[in-house]
Amino acid sequence: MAAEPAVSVRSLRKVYAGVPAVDDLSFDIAAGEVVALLGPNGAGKTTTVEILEGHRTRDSGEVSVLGHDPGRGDRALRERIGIVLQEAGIEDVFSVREILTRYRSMYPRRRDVDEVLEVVGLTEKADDRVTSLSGGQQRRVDLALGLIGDPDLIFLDEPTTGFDPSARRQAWEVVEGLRSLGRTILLTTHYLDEAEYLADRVLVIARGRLLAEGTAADLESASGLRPTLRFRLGDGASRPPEDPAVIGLDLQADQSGWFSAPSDEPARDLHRLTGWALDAGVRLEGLEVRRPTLEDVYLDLVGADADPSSDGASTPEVPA
Ligand SMILES: Nc1ncnc2c1ncn2[C@@H]1O[C@H](COP(=O)(O)OP(=O)(O)OP(=O)(O)O)[C@@H](O)[C@H]1O
Repeated sequence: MAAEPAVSVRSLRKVYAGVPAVDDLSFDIAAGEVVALLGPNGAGKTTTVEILEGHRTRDSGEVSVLGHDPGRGDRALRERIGIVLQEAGIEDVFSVREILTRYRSMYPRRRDVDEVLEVVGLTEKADDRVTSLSGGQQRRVDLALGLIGDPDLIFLDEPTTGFDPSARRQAWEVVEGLRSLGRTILLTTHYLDEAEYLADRVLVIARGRLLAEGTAADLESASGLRPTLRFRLGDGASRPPEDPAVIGLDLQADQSGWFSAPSDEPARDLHRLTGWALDAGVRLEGLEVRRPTLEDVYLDLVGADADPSSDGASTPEVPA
């Protein structure tokens, strides 16, 4: 028998002033899974997550979180979930260690303060006031607060916004560590590389509805987006292969001298292209096969949803 999902959402709906923020949304998250909830500003991510956390009511639909209905406000559920908010609003008189110790006392199951400090890379800052920390360091405190009660299910709301690149990588390692401990994680992020790196599965929502779900690879193959071959001509050569039909590529040139072509069979097309270049005595610079990234797939999905006639030229930050 399949294990009960950690999170189950069926036909969830939430309406504000007659406008649905979440509209007939259904999905499951298996125990131990890391899932990223993606969508443009105003898509309904926060509304959905806060309903799962028990911080907002729903208008209709069924929601089960670790076997509880979050709408009932069960303490037993609150103790098993960890919430990492964008802005936790921590009182400014406390040091990092003090605030962690205070939060820790609220949970029946607890992680060691020094261990959590180590995990989030704040050991050196343990005795500093939270307000004296940089923005990125304060986000690490938020992360630490989400872990201190040793939760089974962790909600991470844009966990690395404001982090420098190395802090982001450290935060990713923290999430990987939680995954290896079997924790279930629901993550919202606008960084598509973060979702691709961390999540087993992504859910893409827009205007409160589910546009797509699956692994990054599933979404990529369902998107119909094709890999692209890309190169420049070396030795000052600026002319494309004389006869594109010979190598069977639909080559396009951009203003910086890059040539690109979609390719359904990159190995074959690379062979043809490099064969042509060797025969013609032309060097191919920066030659690469670029597979569509999760970001490409996301922009395609969200762009198509925003405007059915568009070709996907949208951005993640456009309000829905
Ligand atoms: N308390 C509220 N009262 C009225 N409307 C709300 C409220 N909260 C959210 N909304 C509306 O519901 C929609 C979804 O908002 P939500 O905050 O869930 O989006 P989001 O996907 O989290 O966006 P972002 O990426 O910008 O954080 C938006 O149109 C928003 O204006």
